[in-house]
Formats: sequence, C-alpha cells, structure tokens
Amino acid sequence: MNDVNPELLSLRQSIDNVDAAIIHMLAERFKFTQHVGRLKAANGLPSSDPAREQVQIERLRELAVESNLDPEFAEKFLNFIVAEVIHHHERIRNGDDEIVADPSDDAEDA
Ligand SMILES: C=C(O[C@@H]1C=C(C(=O)O)C=C[C@H]1O)C(=O)O
Repeated sequence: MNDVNPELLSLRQSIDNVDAAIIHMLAERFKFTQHVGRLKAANGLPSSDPAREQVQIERLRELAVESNLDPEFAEKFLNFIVAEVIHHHERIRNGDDEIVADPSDDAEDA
C-alpha cells in the first residue's frame, strides 16, 4: 500500500516540500544569527539574551495557538534552535566558527 497509494504518495510529496522549506528557512535564520554572533563578539556583548528570548517565546506561543499548533511544542522548538545559536555564538567568541558552513559569509568577509 505504501508505495502505490496515490493519496499517500501525494501527501508525502507535500510533506517533503514543507521539510525542504523548513531547512531553507532555518538556513536563512542561521545566517542572520551568525551575523548577530559576530556583532556581539565584536562589541563584547553576551551570547544569550534571556529577555529577548522571553518575548520571542510569548509571541511564538500566541502564533502557535492561532495556528492550531501546540504552544508547548512551539516553545520547545524555539528553545532548541536558540540553544544551537548560542552554541554558535560561543564558538564565534572563541574564534572557532569555521565549522558552521556559510559560503555567503565568506563572500561578505572577502
Ligand atoms: C540572535 C540573538 O542571540 C541569541 C539567540 C536568539 C535567537 O536565536 O533568536 C535570541 C536571543 C539570544 O539569546 C539575539 O540576541 O538576537
């Protein structure tokens, strides 16, 4: 049934499209946060900003409810991403951010 059911195949195609969009959106987001990380390191600012995160969490929880998505899930998802961002910022601060591939950053810095 799995390989031949046209409805299932079509739904999975749509799921794959959404997954690709999520990856592209995350890549864009990480480009901006990498830039923020460099800005913070250059200005001696702390990697994390809990007050800013709290505002983001409240906003995303509201958006989630409006979209029939579990607000707990939205908060966990944001926290997961922000933890990775802060990890990147620490690496930038330590002069060790080469691991995060971002060709556009290389072009900007050249
Ligand atoms: C990107 C920033 O740094 C951290 C990461 C955040 C994020 O990924 O949205 C938000 C706040 C900070 O803890 C920022 O301060 O804006």
